[in-house]
Amino acid sequence: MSSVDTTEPSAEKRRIRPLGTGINIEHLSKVFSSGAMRGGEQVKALDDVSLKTSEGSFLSLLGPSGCGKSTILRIIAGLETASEGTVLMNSMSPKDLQSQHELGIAFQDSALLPWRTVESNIKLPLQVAGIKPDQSAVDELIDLVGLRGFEKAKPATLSGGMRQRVSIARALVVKPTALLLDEPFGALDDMTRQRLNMELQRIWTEKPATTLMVTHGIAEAVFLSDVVAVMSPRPGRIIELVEIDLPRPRHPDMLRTKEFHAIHDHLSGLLFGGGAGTETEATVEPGSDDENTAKEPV
Ligand SMILES: Nc1ncnc2c1ncn2[C@@H]1O[C@H](COP(=O)(O)OP(=O)(O)OP(=O)(O)O)[C@@H](O)[C@H]1O
Repeated sequence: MSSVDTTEPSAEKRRIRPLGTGINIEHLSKVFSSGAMRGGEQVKALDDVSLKTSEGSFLSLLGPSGCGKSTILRIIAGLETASEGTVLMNSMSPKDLQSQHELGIAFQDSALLPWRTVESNIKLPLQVAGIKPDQSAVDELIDLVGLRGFEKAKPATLSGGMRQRVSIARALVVKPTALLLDEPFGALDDMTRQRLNMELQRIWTEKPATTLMVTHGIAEAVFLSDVVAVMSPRPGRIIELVEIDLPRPRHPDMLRTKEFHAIHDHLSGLLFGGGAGTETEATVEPGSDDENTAKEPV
């Protein structure tokens, strides 16, 4: 485990591409203005966030509820605009990522089209992009996310976990070079979540898309990531970038090693106090998602 200098390029152990070739966020701020109905109130969600990773690396954003994690993701996805600063992923703007079909996105809410079958939902991004679906690639994805036999099922007949697996497959169908995951496994049971984390790691290792994942799970973030960015309470800033230098591929056994526990403890300290992130302590409410992250399995 080591902290990453956010500004100076450095050769990473596993990936030699320089910082900034993957995610490249510079001085990003976001102010939301509520409507005149509420007196034109302003909410500063992000304040001068800068963050760089190398192309093909996996970064997780961890932070208290409301610190702006999803806002960063939504700006990269082109769903929100920055108030100040710039955002690039693989040297592409949000607009270029979309127009060149380089982006895969999965949200916690699977947002499937209810009238389409599993297979048809997975194919949707290809159809929207005007790309002829490769049936064997779609079949492979269906196997990968464990939905063989449910290809013709409609979302309403699936469990929440199964719907989420469709959503992951749909994010991957364009073979994205940039992947945005917003708590993709947050609603899943622990067993499924662990299995999908293993599968995600395998897919990502085979074709390492530059990835940004928003999560409340410390263990999940450590297990999957090259770098974990810990954020302060609103307005969100980066408290620390923690490099996860555990060897790959990672196995569930690793969760019991002292190296894993050391990183987990460090991140818990940043989030819940007792470390550099003491200021976050007051914002973590008992029983909240954030408090529960320390006990959450991968
Ligand atoms: N469209 C919007 N209009 C006004 N305020 C917004 C809007 N979207 C987000 N916010 C506010 O910006 C802040 C950051 O929200 P965001 O969803 O990015 O946080 P988060 O860290 O992802 O939270 P959580 O972990 O609970 O999902 C919050 O205070 C939120 O209320």
